[in-house]
Formats: sequence, C-alpha cells, structure tokens
Amino acid sequence: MPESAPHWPAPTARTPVDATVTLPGSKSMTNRALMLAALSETPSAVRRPLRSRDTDLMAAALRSLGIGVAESGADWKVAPAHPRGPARVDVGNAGTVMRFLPPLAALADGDVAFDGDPRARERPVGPLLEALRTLGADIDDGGRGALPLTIRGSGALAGGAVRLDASGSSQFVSALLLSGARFDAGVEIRHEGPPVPSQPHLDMTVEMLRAAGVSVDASTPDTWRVAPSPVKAGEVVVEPDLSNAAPFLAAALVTGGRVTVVGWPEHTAQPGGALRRLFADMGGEFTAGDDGLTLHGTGEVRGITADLREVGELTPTVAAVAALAETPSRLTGIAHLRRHETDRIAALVREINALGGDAEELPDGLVIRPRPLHGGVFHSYDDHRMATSGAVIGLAVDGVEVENIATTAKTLPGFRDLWAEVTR
Ligand SMILES: O=C(O)C1=C[C@@H](OP(=O)(O)O)[C@@H](O)[C@H](O)C1
Ligand SMILES: C=C(OP(=O)(O)O)C(=O)O
Repeated sequence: MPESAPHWPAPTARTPVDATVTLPGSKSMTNRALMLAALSETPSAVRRPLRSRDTDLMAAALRSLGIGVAESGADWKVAPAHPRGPARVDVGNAGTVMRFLPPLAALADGDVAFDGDPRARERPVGPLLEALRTLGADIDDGGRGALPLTIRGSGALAGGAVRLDASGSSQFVSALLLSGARFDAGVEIRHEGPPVPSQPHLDMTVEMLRAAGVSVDASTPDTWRVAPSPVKAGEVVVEPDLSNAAPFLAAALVTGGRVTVVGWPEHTAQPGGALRRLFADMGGEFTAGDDGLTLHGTGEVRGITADLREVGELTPTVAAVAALAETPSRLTGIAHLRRHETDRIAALVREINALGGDAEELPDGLVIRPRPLHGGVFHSYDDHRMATSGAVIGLAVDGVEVENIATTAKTLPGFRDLWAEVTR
C-alpha cells in the first residue's frame, strides 16, 4: 500500500498476539545525543539512532548550521563546528527541534530562520524565546512569541540567571540546559508557574549532560544550574524507544496475548519505563528476562485512574486501552497535551466516541467509560501517537480504519511492517 493511502484497515487480532519485537531508538535520546555531539569539543558518534522524520529534521538542521552529521552504517558520526548562519531550519512538527535548536542558534555567527508545519506555528515556544532574550539573544518573532522567527546570532550568548514558566512544555528547560554549558556564564533556570510536565524527560537531559562531562545542579526543586564548560560527548548508544513500545505492549494486553520488547533497559530515564506500572494496573503481567521485557495479557483489561503529567506522551496509548477496558478510566494532569501534535485530549475523545465509545473531556484530561465499540474511521490529526492508538483499538474492534497511518513516520517509520509482524 502506498505511504499516502488515506485509510489503513487496522488488523483485527483473531487470536491472542504472540510476538517478539525489536524497536528502533528513542527519539528523545537521539535528538539530545545529536545536540550534545554538535556542541562537543571533539567528534563523536551516536550509535543506533532513531531514523525518523523528527531525527532526520534535527540532523538536517545541524548540517544547515555547518555541523557535520554523516551516516556511518546504522550510526551517525558528528563533526562539531561553531554554528554559523545564514541558515534555515525546518522544524517540521518536532517539539525537540523547535525547542532544542534556538539556544544553539543563539550561539551562531549569523541569522538562523525557523519555521515548520502549520501546527508548529501553534505550538508554544514563547517562554523559551523570552528566556533566551533575557540571556542576551536577539530574536525577531514579529511579536508573535511563535514560529516563524529568526535568531540573529552574534557568535556567543552571555547566559546567566533566568525565570520562566515551563508548565507548557518541559522542552523549554531541556533546551536551555542542553546548550547552557556553552553560554559565557552558563545558565541558572528557575521555573515559576504550575508544575513542569514530563519529569523523566528532564531527568534524561540531566543524565545525558552529565555523561558528556557537564556539571548540572538539579538539587533544588524547579531550579537547574549548568556551569560554563566544554561539552565532551562520547559515544552514545541510544535505547529502544519505550514510548513506541507502548502500542506493542498494549497489543498483548488487549488481546490476552504476549509481547516481548527486545533490549528493554534495566535503568531508563524514558517515560516508557512507567508502562510497567500503568499496564500492570490495567491487567497485564510483566516478566523481565535476558530477551527483554514481556507483557502477558491475562484476558482482563481494567480501567485506570492516573495522573499522567510526568508521562503525558503515553496518554494516547493508555486511552486506547482504556477504551477497551471493562471498568472506567480517569486520566488527568495532562492539560499541556492540548498543544502537542494535536489537541490530544479533544482528539481522543472525538475519535473514541465516533466508534461508539463513551469518553468525556476534562480541562486537564479525560474520562473513558466502558461501552462496546464499532468500526469506523479513526482520524489521526497528523499525530503519530493518535495513529498507533487507532491501531490498538482496531485489534479488538472489527472495521477500524486509521486515517493517514503514514504519520507514524514522525518517530516510527516502520510501524506498519512491525505491526503486521506482531499481529499476523
Ligand atoms: O524532551 C523530550 O524529548 C520530550 C518531552 C515531552 O514534551 P512536553 O514536556 O512538551 O510534553 C514529550 O511529550 C515529548 O514527546 C518529548
Ligand atoms: C509530544 C510529542 O512530540 P514532540 O517532541 O514533538 O513534542 C510526542 O512525541 O508525543
């Protein structure tokens, strides 16, 4: 079927799935590793990177700034250079490119223009831009506080202390931290406002910076300090993408089958680590072995009451399982998802209800009550995680067709083939 096929008939599982799946690398780790390699003193390598729309956009953006990113087998070799403009950066709809790159662009010699998909112009970046201005950057955003914008780099950034409200996206903080060691005075970030979401992603930033020899103080709540220093990115081996593991583990849960995810890390900063708790609460049983992490479905699929603020990225998959559960679910703490690839709260409610379900929006989440579903089109809103959620529902409901399944290429271009293997 061509990539542009509008509707993808989601396979229905006639029998419980029984599969072992090897997933590509983590988007979040790959794009952090590329950033750190670009800022590093010496050349380095990113091993087993994810190759997808979001990570290819990051690599292309770095190249446009004069940094060498070359393929070497399945790896990327990065030859750092002082970033230079003029350059144009296409962020697509990648939050990581749209937020992580501007601080690096502020260090560039010359202008760096940013734009992306229409949705990227609606996603929040204003607090990050304001913070960069406080730290010395010259930014022309036409007063919009959003894309398109141009950063007029002057070769260096003063840095220092800055306050910002990062309740809209943890990526504002990660962005300043990733480049902060290269600011003249380093950076001290103080968050003021409702809680910052996605704590595991902040932990990932701190861990990867420390592994690159950067001193980060994260000991005070809502405050982070990075001392000015060289970045020494070594070789980073990227973990499998555990957020993309979610729909595959969900396949075992909702069909009462078994799925093993190969190479599940013992320790991980990825939010997907929380799947072991969430999917166990929803009826799955986990075993960890040398071959990876296995979810055994028990035949029972329970609803869940959960604050998903820290792991918002998992919401679409958890909601898909909840739509198939025997008891109600209440998912909260995720108001910021309204500014993700799409308004995920509204989109999930609309699509679950369109299949006959009973879902309701909350200001910061959704409630899903059990009701039998029927077939129909599951719209994906150019959102990779909406598309994979439609696939999960389709396993248990005849006649589900996912619109624009190709949008999974944002983080998992091989989704259809992997799903076919797992569900065959
Ligand atoms: O730093 C990262 O790699 C990410 C942080 C999170 O962003 P938000 O805090 O904006 O939700 C997450 O949802 C996104 O998919 C990836
Ligand atoms: C929110 C997500 O992506 P982004 O990095 O574009 O924010 C996501 O992958 O669920």
